[in-house]
Amino acid sequence: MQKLSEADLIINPDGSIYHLNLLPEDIADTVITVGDLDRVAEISKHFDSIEVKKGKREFITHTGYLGKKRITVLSTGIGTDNIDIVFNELDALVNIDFDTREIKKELKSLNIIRIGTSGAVQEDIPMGTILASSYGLGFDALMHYYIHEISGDEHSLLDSIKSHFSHIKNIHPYLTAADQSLLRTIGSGMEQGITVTAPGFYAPQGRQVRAKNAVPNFISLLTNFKQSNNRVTNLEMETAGIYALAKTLGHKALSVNAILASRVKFEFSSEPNKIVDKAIKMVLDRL
Ligand SMILES: O=P(O)(O)O[C@H]1O[C@H](CO)[C@@H](O)[C@H]1O
Ligand SMILES: O=c1cc[nH]c(=O)[nH]1
Repeated sequence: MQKLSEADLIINPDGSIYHLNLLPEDIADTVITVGDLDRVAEISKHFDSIEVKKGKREFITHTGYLGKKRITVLSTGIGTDNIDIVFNELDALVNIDFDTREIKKELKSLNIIRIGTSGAVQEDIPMGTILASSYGLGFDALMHYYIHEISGDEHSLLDSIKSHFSHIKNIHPYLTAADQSLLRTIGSGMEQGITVTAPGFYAPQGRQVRAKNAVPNFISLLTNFKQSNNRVTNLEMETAGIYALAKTLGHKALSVNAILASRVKFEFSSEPNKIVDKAIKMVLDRL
């Protein structure tokens, strides 16, 4: 088997992976990702014990036990450019032999759950809702750099989406479904829908402060998309990259969104931490 070069797979002198600063034994088979590095401790404070606390840049990791279940919680920072780093490095930690630099014969599949914040684009989804993303729809460019296979169902939904947004120049969306077993278990009873992953927080999510938006009525375009039971429910900045890269690398992923904003009612929560706590407790209870 071909050895990965020192420039392709960068291992630090202490044997840890380049950005995450983690050793293969530092991560559990269940990984919770969060954008905000302060949220890592908000989750690990529920653990019965913590065995690993490491970090570098925005990538903070705590691994510990909740009862008998070993769980890693890891911050990604904001955006799918960071998801590229985190998911390739998490996969390398479990599926590449760091001594030989070769891909292992037996590949491991991680269960990865994002707990993040988000804004809703449907009137009947109020602030405080906890929503599981049935699909991640990427308006960013990450997956245009990977060979990414999609199913017939994903194809037909993506075709309808492309035609709905066809008049917006330079948008080439990609779409991936949530892992169905995680959606059925952890996402059970939660609001569900298509999550749009934007390559920014302001104009790419239809916000206008001082710089003028090139895409008028972006939020109503999202609100009005419909294909059978599928509709766009919310906007954030990582889910599509997580779903697509997880699937490409053979991992299972679910994105759970704490809805802090209603973009159709022009509201933002005054108690965001309470909503995030609710999402954390719901996920930990179901693991
Ligand atoms: O709260 P997190 O997990 O960071 O998620 C959301 O919040 C950030 C923007 O404020 C983006 O990362 C978006 O995806
Ligand atoms: O509106 C929102 C709220 C949280 N995070 C986002 O990316 N958008």
